[in-house]
Amino acid sequence: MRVLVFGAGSLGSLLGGLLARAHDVTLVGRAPHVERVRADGLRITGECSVRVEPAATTAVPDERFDLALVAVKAFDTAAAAEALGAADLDAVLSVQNGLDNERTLAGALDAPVLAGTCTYGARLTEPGTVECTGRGEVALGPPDGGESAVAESVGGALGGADVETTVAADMPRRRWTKLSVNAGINAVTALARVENGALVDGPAGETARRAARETARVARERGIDLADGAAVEAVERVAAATSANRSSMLQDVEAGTRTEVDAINGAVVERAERAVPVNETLTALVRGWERERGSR
Ligand SMILES: NC(=O)c1ccc[n+]([C@@H]2O[C@H](COP(=O)([O-])OP(=O)(O)OC[C@H]3O[C@@H](n4cnc5c(N)ncnc54)[C@H](O)[C@@H]3O)[C@@H](O)[C@H]2O)c1
Ligand SMILES: CC(C)(CO)[C@@H](O)C(=O)[O-]
Repeated sequence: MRVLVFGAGSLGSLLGGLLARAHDVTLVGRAPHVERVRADGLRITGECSVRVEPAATTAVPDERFDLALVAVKAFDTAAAAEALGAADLDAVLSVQNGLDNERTLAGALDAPVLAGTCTYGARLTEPGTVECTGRGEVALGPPDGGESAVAESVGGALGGADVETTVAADMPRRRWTKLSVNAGINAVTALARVENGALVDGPAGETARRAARETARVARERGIDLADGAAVEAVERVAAATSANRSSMLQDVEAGTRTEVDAINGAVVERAERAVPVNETLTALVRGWERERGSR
């Protein structure tokens, strides 16, 4: 299978590197990472240790690919969709956090777009090297649910490269469950400057649970069967399982870079039929920080 990975940063390099064990992979990213991969190959360290030699470039090749895997931050998805128009794609899979990525990609590209949730942890430690900070799984399927031959084919390709993969017919529920987790964990840990584990039994945990409950309520308003208890259980389970992690949003805040709050808590606020005060507050506070930092 010919795979194009658009957004060869942390997660894109990890998944692209794992896929390169079994497929013809081209990473699209930025210098100096791309230059190092071209010169010395890509090293994966941590929970998965391997060295591979995928192709790497800074621009989408005008070629045909069986799959484009999209792994840019949510705020770069529109630009990614435009850039991917240069290639001839049979399928697109987003493994990003946030709720709007698939719709943005589908609006710009003719290929079928699959939704994906990813619980692998990845961190680019230096150009040419990505650390797998935690094994997880990729769940993928049609964004609106159901089964599809494309999902089965893409799932088979990922599984064939020993990427833990689930082809799922319930991606709407999975996406909203992941959104509940991110709405609960990311902004709270970023603003409190704490690792995920601080939410397990610390005072900030109740804010995380409230944000998750609000998210589940909005999901139900939109016909998704997601109970408050299930959303809270997911936040608590993930916070415990990733207790030593600094969430991606905390890492963004510590780096002084733009966060994905618009696609996470902002997406909940945008879709809510009734007030979601915790998500509204978290969104406003993170946006306020971004504005003062000049990162939005
Ligand atoms: N890192 C993880 O452990 C992890 C886990 C689950 C989900 N995610 C999600 O995956 C997505 C990516 O996260 P990440 O941590 O890999 O972010 P990242 O910033 O490390 O990687 C994104 C990469 O895309 C590149 N990029 C953006 N626009 C580009 C363009 N036009 N051309 C070329 N390169 C471009 C950036 O330079 C960057 O290197 C996010 O939505 C994140 O929430 C990440
Ligand atoms: C699950 C998660 C919150 C763990 O840190 C991750 O999606 C993140 O950091 O964005």
